[in-house]
Amino acid sequence: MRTIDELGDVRGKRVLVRSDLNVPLADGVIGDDGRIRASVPTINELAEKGARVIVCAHLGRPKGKPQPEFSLKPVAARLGELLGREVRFADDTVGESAKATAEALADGEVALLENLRFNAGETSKDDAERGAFADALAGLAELYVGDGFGAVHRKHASVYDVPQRLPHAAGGLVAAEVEVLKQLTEDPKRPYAVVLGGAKVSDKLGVIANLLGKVDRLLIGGGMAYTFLKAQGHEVGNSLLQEDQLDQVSGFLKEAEQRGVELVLPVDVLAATEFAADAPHEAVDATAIPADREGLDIGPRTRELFASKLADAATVFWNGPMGVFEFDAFSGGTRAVAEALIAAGAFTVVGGGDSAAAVRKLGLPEDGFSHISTGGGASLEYLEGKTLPGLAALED
Ligand SMILES: Nc1ncnc2c1ncn2[C@@H]1O[C@H](COP(=O)(O)OP(=O)(O)OP(=O)(O)O)[C@@H](O)[C@H]1O
Ligand SMILES: O=C(O)[C@H](O)COP(=O)(O)O
Repeated sequence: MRTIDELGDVRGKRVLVRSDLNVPLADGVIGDDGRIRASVPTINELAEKGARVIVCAHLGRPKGKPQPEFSLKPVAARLGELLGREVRFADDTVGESAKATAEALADGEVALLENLRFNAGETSKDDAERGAFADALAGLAELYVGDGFGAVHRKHASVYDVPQRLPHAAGGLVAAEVEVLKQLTEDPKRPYAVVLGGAKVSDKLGVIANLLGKVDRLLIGGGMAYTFLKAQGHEVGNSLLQEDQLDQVSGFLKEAEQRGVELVLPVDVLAATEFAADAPHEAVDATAIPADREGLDIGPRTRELFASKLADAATVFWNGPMGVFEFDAFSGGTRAVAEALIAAGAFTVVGGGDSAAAVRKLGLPEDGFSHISTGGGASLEYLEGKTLPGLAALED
């Protein structure tokens, strides 16, 4: 992938930068600005080189038409604060406002376009519809920089089609993320452990299938652990369960054994009476979850077990919280895993929007990890060994 330096002199040129500014937002208030902060260096680098920077990004899934609650306007304000320079906001994507804003930019100035997903062409599966939107976006600029790592797994107009229409380069964030993920896939130092959690097994089936051939230890916690416990024949009460994945998960259990991969499941869980922040709960054996209870976090013995499996690891990738960390009473397992990673002194990579947000919410030091990825789905699909459209387009 070409670097920004290889684009030549950018002074006076209009550069379209695709960032991932998809942050949690409620009533106009940004919950976690990690992705905005991660996007700042590339935008600043271009502005300092005298480029006229047009940033574009998506927020949420507004389904192809403007929806005020998904406006990027609050993000423009935060981006401006973090950049320490004014960010002009265009209130459409390729319409009159976008064109006028792009034309009015002086050297070193920055603008942000409205949410790309307000236009159906951005996410369309129809090549012609996506292409038409990409033509219009590309028409705003002379150069393209792909820096939205969190969205590179999407075959969307701004990610995949625009770089085929403009001279392009990878921004520093995309380059750094790929460098780290390469270290995980090409020749990881061993023992190599992966910790998976979060809610949906189905999202992570592909990555588990691929990792079984590569890792020494696979630790499974969070909501997805219950489908594994059930596949082993245990009752899981009202815990999260993906019945339709049981066969595949049973297959993983067998395959792990055949390959000599240590697959580590919770030995105890915090079983609660209901899904609520103040739900009464107690630690119970993972093999004896009462029928009327649901597991909302890994228990104390599991925390110790997981920490012991991570203590001597040389490489660790972690995706997905160990429990419902949004509720304080069920955040202890996630904290314990994060602290074990910080203590391990290994090459540690955190991937996944929720895991990264959990690290910050729990007040843990971000520099305690080797890398915190801005990509959830993107980092998982990279580890699955899939071709990511947004990276392939930059390589051309
Ligand atoms: N035992 C559990 N029961 C129910 N929900 C759980 C449990 N453990 C974790 N969760 C929930 O899983 C959610 C995160 O799952 P997800 O798979 O989306 O994680 P992620 O991969 O880190 O994030 P992202 O998909 O945003 O990148 C959290 O909201 C958390 O509350
Ligand atoms: O949050 C993410 O993982 C990225 O911003 C991509 O968003 P999406 O899953 O809505 O495409």
